[in-house]
Amino acid sequence: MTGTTADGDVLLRVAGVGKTYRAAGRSVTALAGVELDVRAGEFVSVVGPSGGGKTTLLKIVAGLLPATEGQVVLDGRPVREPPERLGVVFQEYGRSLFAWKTVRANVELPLRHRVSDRAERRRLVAEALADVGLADAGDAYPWQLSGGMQQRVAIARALAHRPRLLLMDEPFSAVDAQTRADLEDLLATLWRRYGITVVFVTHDIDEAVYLGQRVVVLSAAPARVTADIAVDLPAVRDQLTTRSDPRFAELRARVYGHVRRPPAAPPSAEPAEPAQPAEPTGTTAQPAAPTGSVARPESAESAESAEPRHPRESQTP
Ligand SMILES: Nc1ncnc2c1ncn2[C@@H]1O[C@H](COP(=O)(O)OP(=O)(O)OP(=O)(O)O)[C@@H](O)[C@H]1O
Repeated sequence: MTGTTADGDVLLRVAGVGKTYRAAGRSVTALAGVELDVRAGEFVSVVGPSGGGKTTLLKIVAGLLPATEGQVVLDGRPVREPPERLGVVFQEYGRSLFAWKTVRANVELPLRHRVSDRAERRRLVAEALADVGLADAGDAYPWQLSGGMQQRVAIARALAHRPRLLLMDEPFSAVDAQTRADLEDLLATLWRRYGITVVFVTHDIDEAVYLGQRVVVLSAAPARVTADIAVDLPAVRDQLTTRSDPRFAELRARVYGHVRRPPAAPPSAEPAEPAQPAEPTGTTAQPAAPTGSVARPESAESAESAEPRHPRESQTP
């Protein structure tokens, strides 16, 4: 069952999720009251300062880590373990692929307990490898491939069982710029082709805007959502045209302005100023605050959400 709101079908609901790590008499609160709804078929980018809790959030959504408060609901069911129709791609492709298994065997692995028919499994693997441009690489071993090709294998593996939700944690941050651009475009194509829902964590604000339909900004730890910005760029994007669109520059400046905000006063303090776009001096999310700071509940959030979602779509041609 999929929950329905005025905004459409909500596939993923993150409701008041908090996480405190406790070990050896020390505790670290990574997340505090994270609220996030993702509609079926959406592509949502998540940015925030380093150490802010993005990976923690993805692990909780993936059912790999329990929340200490709140809950995650996927397709109407509370997530308590890795859900069936979930794909995950992490940054460290080198560690996520088995070096002693062929590319084909790596992609087939998660299908083994899902698809009993061997011929069907083979078909799905071949299709997934073709989708990522590696139709001829099935017999190779991961260590024989470039970093970008290995990450394509990881994407093929995550998509082979046709997940409803794909979680990606800085998947392209370890490859060179040209490979990264190619992988971004590959992902955008596959997202459109298969109508998957994607939650994409990145440090790179340009990448977040280029790929996302929304960019969600998390504060420094303990993280909460401080802005949710609709990306009203044309649906089909390309590296040159989109990145030179003045609207792209405005959006990245706006996201950057939220990421670099200093830690806020506690919620009982004066209401915060409405979001002001800041001049970008770089496009990588850097630590904005010492950990342990209290994030502002944010008038920025309401300021952003008050804007029309897709202004261009409502314009008369
Ligand atoms: N297993 C753990 N035990 C204790 N503390 C942890 C653990 N994992 C993460 N943390 C802490 O939780 C906070 C959030 O970490 P997390 O890795 O989720 O942030 P992040 O935003 O993904 O960071 P980065 O952008 O650098 O990858 C950090 O202070 C981190 O040190």
